[in-house]
Amino acid sequence: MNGQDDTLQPVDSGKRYIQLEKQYTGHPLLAELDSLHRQYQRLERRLNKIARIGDLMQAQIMDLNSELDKRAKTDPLTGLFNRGGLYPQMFALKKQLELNHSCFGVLLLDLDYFKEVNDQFGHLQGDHLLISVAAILQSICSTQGVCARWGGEEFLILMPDCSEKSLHTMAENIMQAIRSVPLPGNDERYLSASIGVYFCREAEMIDDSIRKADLAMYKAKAQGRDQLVTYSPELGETKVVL
Ligand SMILES: Nc1nc2c(ncn2[C@@H]2O[C@H](COP(=O)(O)OP(=O)(O)OP(=O)(O)O)[C@@H](O)[C@H]2O)c(=O)[nH]1
Repeated sequence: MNGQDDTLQPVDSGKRYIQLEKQYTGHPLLAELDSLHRQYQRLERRLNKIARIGDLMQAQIMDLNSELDKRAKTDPLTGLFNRGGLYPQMFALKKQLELNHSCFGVLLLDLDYFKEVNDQFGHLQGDHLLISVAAILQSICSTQGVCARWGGEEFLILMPDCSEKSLHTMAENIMQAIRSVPLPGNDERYLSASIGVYFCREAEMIDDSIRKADLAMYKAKAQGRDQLVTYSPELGETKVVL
């Protein structure tokens, strides 16, 4: 011992170890120190390995979580949002509307006589038609709005920051596109939909707006289907009978 501060540092520094080894050559504790040093290095390697595995597992858990989250919010058949996925979008939209006092539109679309389509052509063909409708909605609306599968053969489109005119044009485009989807078979029959349109000018609960679009959609069904109806206050007072 030479009176310097010989406190042994954690032996993770090879340089420090070599320095101590030189200083204490021949010391009886050196062999023990050497063996401890090797053990320490082994433990350090194992620890690093465990840390790497831990990082990997954490990344996998995060991937799984985001996959689960996506699945919980997405309709597996069409890839559109399901109701669970739509609610956060509605919440964000509501905030945006409150801030900007902007208008927004709601379209509620229900395919016509879809039970007959299923009965006649089978559920699998019905599924293909639902996928085609979802693709139409995505291509027409998704850059400006949010599309969701609201129920079995029912779809909801929310359009923030749109004009009444552009909402109607969009609804018309959707109607036309759906009318061009052929039903299976060779008899030139096509799909059709009834669409309820509601344009919201002032702050309102989005749930209320959807209810109004729903009333308009039922009116479209009652009037013969394959058409769009715009919500008017009288619709709230009359009972629509299908
Ligand atoms: N293929 C398929 N069919 C579905 C799915 N979800 C709901 N449906 C069907 O959609 C049909 C809806 O039938 P209804 O509610 O009677 O309505 P509709 O026959 O379209 O009649 P209207 O709406 O009055 O024009 C039912 O036969 C459901 O089984 C689905 O994921 N795939």
